[in-house]
Amino acid sequence: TSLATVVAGCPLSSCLYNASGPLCTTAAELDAVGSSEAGAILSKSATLEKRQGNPSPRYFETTWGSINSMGLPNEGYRYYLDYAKRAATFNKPYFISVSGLGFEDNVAIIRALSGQEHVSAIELNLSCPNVPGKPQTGYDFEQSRVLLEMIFEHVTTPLGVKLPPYFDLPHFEMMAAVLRDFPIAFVTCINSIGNGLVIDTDQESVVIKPKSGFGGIGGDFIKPTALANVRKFYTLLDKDVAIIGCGGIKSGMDVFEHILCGASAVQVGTQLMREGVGCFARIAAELREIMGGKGYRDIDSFKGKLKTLE
Ligand SMILES: O=C(O)c1[nH]c(=O)[nH]c(=O)c1I
Repeated sequence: TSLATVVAGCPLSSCLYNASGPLCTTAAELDAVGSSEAGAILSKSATLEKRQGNPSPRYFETTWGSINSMGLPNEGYRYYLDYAKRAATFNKPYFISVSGLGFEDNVAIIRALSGQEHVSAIELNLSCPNVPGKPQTGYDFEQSRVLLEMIFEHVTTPLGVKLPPYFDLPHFEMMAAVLRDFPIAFVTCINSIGNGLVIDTDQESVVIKPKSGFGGIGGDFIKPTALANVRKFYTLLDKDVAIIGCGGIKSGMDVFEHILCGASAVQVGTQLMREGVGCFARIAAELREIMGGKGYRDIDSFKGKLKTLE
């Protein structure tokens, strides 16, 4: 069951939902996503136990996007499992993001979530860049394989992975070679670009407290990298693996670009944080307008059909 079957068949807006992270940590925030035009609800990445995360200020908005070093603040996975029955009242898929602090934690959480009613899919986060002292699993191909081997011994619920951005073509091949060996339902590309730096020139200082100001970058500047990652994994993986686009989406045209690259659905992060859950209805309407203008009746008419210059 690829995510496309989980999400497909719903109205167009179902292909647009929230990225894990912004405005999806508490039941109230998840309710707001559920009550909006978002086509699904995705939780904040969950750990075994509740976490406070890094000291504030840990999120900063710029004109072009955002920088964050949240440090995985969340209510603990049981909270998001308990929420599942409430999520079901919104008649849309409910996904739980998992980012255990170690392989054992990831396995324990996924064993507890697997097969649970009203949990439509699990998004295994291989790319949290902000837990001090913890390297991103997604940048260690062998460790990624080891973790996925452990996970797939226990999981029945559709499971996908949230990947960090890759920049070197052999790295795409190496990660695709790992992913091909597992029945993953989807791949979400990309997480924030890790460890950027934003400066306040009046104060001549960084703008977030954790990690000497280093944090994950989201927004306008990461769209070209997000599109490239969506395109690469779309071309490298079987077509029954849905690619979920994330990165730099704030308009219907941005969604159009991600779908042209091969995305079956897209997630909104930084723009959701800026605009609130009203962004889903706006962006979905803009996409419908663009599709109408181009004569496309549905997403499959142009999904993955990005042309190269012959
Ligand atoms: O700092 C965070 O909580 C965080 N921040 C990000 O930008 N991506 C992630 O996957 C996570 I788990």
